[in-house]
Amino acid sequence: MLFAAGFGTRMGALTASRPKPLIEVAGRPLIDHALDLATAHGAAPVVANLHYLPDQLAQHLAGRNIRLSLEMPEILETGGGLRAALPLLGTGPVFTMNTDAVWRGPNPLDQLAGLWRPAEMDALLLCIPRAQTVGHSGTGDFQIDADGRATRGPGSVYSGLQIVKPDLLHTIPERAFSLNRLWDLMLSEGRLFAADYPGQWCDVGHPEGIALAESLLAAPDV
Ligand SMILES: Nc1ccn([C@@H]2O[C@H](COP(=O)(O)OP(=O)(O)OP(=O)(O)O)[C@@H](O)[C@H]2O)c(=O)n1
Ligand SMILES: C[C@](O)(CO)[C@H](O)COP(=O)(O)O
Repeated sequence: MLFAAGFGTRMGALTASRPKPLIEVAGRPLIDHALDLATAHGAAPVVANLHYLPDQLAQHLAGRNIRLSLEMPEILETGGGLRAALPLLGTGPVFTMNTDAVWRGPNPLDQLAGLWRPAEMDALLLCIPRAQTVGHSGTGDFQIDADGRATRGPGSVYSGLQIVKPDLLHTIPERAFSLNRLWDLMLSEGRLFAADYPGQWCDVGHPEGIALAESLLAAPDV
């Protein structure tokens, strides 16, 4: 599930007439960077939710093997958007991925799949140790204990990529809600897990992130 519906307000003028997933980094739209990772992992089917300037995204994605979940007339936030897309995704755990980041290192979906333990986990969030983030000023979102259980607090930064079981979505009464609502239910049961990514990650949610992401991608291997 590629999240692509947001207004991208932090991008300012850059998203006045273009949705954030179509902003280019190193000559390619952000959504293509995300799609490359999903395709390389073999994730299928791929679904993208659309709300802000949906026609531009639909045109860009035409001919690709992607199903579109049109969030109209209301935008649903990430949790509501995932639930609305479930008929297109099928049953079982889902990768969800924000489309405003660039990665350097091993395929992050491969990393998550290798660590996924469905008997214990309702969700497994990929996080970035703060020293490995680029263009991100937060103090971190989750602490990760020795078993991999996550608790909220300063620590690693949520990357926008997870594996999640969709079952608990059906217990939330609102139509529009954040994934944070779902995670809080999992946290209360000790079934929210997280893992640190071994590479680097650049947040491209704001204009400065574009040049930073291009530098990250262009940096020589050490
Ligand atoms: N109602 C929403 C909000 C966000 N997203 C998606 O979730 C990811 C993270 O969104 P975020 O940066 O929090 O919000 P944006 O609307 O994209 O940006 P901004 O915060 O600058 O408004 C993005 O891939 C965005 O398209 C979404 O699908 N639906
Ligand atoms: C939690 C989240 O998916 C992290 O990327 C995102 O910030 C939630 O956005 P929402 O607009 O609160 O659904």
